[in-house]
Amino acid sequence: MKSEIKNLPPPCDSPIWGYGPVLDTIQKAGIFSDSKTFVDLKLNHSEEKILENFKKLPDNPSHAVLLEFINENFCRNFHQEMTTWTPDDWVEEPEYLESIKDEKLLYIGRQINTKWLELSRKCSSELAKTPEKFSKIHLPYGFIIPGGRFREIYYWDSYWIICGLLISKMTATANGIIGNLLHQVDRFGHVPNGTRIYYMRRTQPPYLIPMMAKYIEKTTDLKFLAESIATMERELDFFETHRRIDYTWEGRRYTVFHFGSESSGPRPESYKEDLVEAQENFDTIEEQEECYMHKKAAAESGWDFSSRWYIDENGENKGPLINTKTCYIAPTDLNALMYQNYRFMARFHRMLGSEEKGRFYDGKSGDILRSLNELFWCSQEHMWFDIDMLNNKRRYYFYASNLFPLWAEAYEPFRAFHVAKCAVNYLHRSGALNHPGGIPASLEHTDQQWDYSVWAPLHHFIIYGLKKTGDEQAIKLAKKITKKFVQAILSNCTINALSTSFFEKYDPDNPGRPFDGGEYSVQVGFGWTNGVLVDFINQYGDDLTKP
Ligand SMILES: OC[C@H]1O[C@H](O[C@H]2O[C@H](CO)[C@@H](O)[C@H](O)[C@H]2O)[C@H](O)[C@@H](O)[C@@H]1O
Repeated sequence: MKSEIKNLPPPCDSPIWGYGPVLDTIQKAGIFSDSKTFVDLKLNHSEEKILENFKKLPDNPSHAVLLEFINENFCRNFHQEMTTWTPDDWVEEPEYLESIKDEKLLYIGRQINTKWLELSRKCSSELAKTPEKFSKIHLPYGFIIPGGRFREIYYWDSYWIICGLLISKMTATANGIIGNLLHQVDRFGHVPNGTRIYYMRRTQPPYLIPMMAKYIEKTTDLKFLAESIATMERELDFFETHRRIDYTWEGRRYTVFHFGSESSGPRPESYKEDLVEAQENFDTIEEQEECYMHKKAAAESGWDFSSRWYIDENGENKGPLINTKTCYIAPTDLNALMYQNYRFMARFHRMLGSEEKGRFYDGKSGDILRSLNELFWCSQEHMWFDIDMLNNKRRYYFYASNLFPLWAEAYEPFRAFHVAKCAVNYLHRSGALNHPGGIPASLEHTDQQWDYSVWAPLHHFIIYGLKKTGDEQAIKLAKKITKKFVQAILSNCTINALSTSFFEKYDPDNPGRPFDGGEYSVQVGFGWTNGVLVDFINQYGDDLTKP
């Protein structure tokens, strides 16, 4: 399998935020320590006027000249695009905390509840009236942002945020977030990576349908389901048209999904980083474009960046970062997620009275289950693994995502106890459980943020995946892993401190400490960590702090 670099469009159609001399010059000059700062600014004039003003600058403008240009043509006040907002359904003390006796657990539960307010946003009327002045995509309903530098909705983050909101009885807020995602599918045909136009030509793992499933489980709102079903099908069409391939393994053909991106050029929000790396390492434009494409595909996977996407000259997962070859890897988690999406769609259609459509989606889930059973599952190692489609081999490295099919229940029911035993065994023998701060994304030390780092969403699917098997040993282990993860976070919280920080990711060897690695500094907030903690407190209560 070899990817084709065709004449692709830029990451978005804006000559300021997607491509062109303004973006190129300002980002290359490194005016802002975080490249994302520039592409999040508001325009003071029309795009045409700004391009005209730029033409008037001298050749090779100095930092001072560029700063003056930015001050004249852009606005740094982020509050113009969004306003803070108090969701109507927010309550001071959510019901799920009523049974909590442990002082520290109660304290962090309350802290998180306050964080929902701090992270709540609505698009401003100015953004609605003059969308062409902002990189922010206008959304009809209020939403929750992850926090820190992430001041917009991120697609897959929203799943874990919604898990927390539904437990916090913020059902209307959850409905609004799902409504915003559906709105984007109606407008663009898919959900962009995040609600900024520079994220337009890539998406993130497709969690819209599981979000709907969570919401329906809580509310039985069949009217909302009926109104949304065609849009959810449209999202599946996007993945089937742009991310599905037929792949032959040992003479048999399989349907597989992979991550990708249909654009040329560096990521606008990390322009300098991508450009410097590509130009320093590759001579031809084609090779540089290929490098950008795999990096954008890694961003689409949500695992940006990680040795999970590295393929070196020996077909191993060794770096450096330029070995990122995401599009050539068939990921276990994406394929299991698509399986689950088809299963949910079959169920939704039956709930709405269409047996025929139910059967149609049963057929599709059956195809992916075959790929998961025969291609991704290794019967010697007793585990699922990603597939390197360039070298036609399984990637036998520990990645937390190997366990994802458990959460997606991507196995026949009669195999539940077997896969449970295999998973428990795998977690023990891999060494993944040997870290006081939690299970790392991988055991590789690359200094990328999705290697050797502890993430709440990964814990969430591992724990629920183990529990869903119904196997006693797996259920016990799930509880043990949850306790370790929550206790690590608690160990870094002081009761009655003015405010507690919840991080985007954690250090596996220093319980409760943020993980320091990757392209940007660790962020505080933090949407998915909060959502997962609420879910775990609700699930296990005071048992979480018992030794
Ligand atoms: O700016 C660099 C990258 O930042 C984002 O990725 C990380 O944060 C997201 C929000 O929490 C999260 O969804 C993702 O898994 C993280 O790796 C962004 O999504 C990337 O596209 C961007 O290049």
